[in-house]
Amino acid sequence: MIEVKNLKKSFEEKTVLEDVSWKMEPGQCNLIIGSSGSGKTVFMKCLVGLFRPDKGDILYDGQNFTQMTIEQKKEIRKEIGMLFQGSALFSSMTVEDNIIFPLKMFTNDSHKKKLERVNEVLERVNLKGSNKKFPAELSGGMMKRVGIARAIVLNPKYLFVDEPNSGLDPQTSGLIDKLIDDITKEYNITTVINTHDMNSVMEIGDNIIYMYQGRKEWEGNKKEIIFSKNERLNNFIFASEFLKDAKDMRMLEETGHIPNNRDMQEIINNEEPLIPPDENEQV
Ligand SMILES: Nc1ncnc2c1ncn2[C@@H]1O[C@H](COP(=O)(O)OP(=O)(O)OP(=O)(O)O)[C@@H](O)[C@H]1O
Repeated sequence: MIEVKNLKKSFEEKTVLEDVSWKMEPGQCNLIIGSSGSGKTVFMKCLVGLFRPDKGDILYDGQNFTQMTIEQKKEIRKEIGMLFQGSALFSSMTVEDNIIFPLKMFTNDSHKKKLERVNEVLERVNLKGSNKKFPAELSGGMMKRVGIARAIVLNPKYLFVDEPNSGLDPQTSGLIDKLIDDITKEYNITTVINTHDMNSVMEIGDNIIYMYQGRKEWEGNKKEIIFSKNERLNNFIFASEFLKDAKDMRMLEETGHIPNNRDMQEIINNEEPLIPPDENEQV
């Protein structure tokens, strides 16, 4: 578990995080959402030690990260897997060399043992046999999966993922989300994901915070978000008519009725026709 208490971070005069507290549970996908500039990245960077907070505590399974020495922080970092935007693979290295890299940095295992581990994680992300391929030979989804394999090769207790679906089509995004969710549950990892993808929110949001101007505005899970009465959150997440309809459909599924009395027939009647009418056609 990672627990954050009253976190504050400023850059000179500008406060970008104010009084943020949150518990991120193991075996769960903990999602950070919010509009551009709301502080999601700065928050994540504070968690992994790339920024030093001005105030507040960050506890990794009860150990206070903010008060640790550099040596102690290094020990925690060994237990952290990271997957950043664009997968950040070394383009001049094969898939195998990319994944073996953290093992070389942090373990003294024999080469044979390291290779066995590489093959294990490659199999877990359904890329068995891709060892000798270079990143340029892979699709965006495959690159993400190599990035996931590398992030979990050291058996992390904590996994940080920044925008896992950027640049991917919706179907591939769904597969990547499912893979991250499965791995999180299988290995009981505390996974923290920074995302703009509303599908991810609805599918894998076990624990979600909505950031607004550097503060935690709302907290809940993928079911609770549908019933939230927080106006800022609703304006953010259900910005389009399509998403409002999707929300109402989900409410109907969950409760059998829609509290705001919107008529489902009205939603269906207002749907755009799949095939636009032919201009010359006589109606
Ligand atoms: N190194 C820095 N120095 C000064 N200001 C910074 C720095 N990093 C971020 N900021 C500011 O902190 C605020 C929050 O930025 P942050 O990158 O966390 O937003 P975000 O929610 O991740 O946005 P996006 O969704 O676009 O990635 C912004 O106003 C940004 O300009």
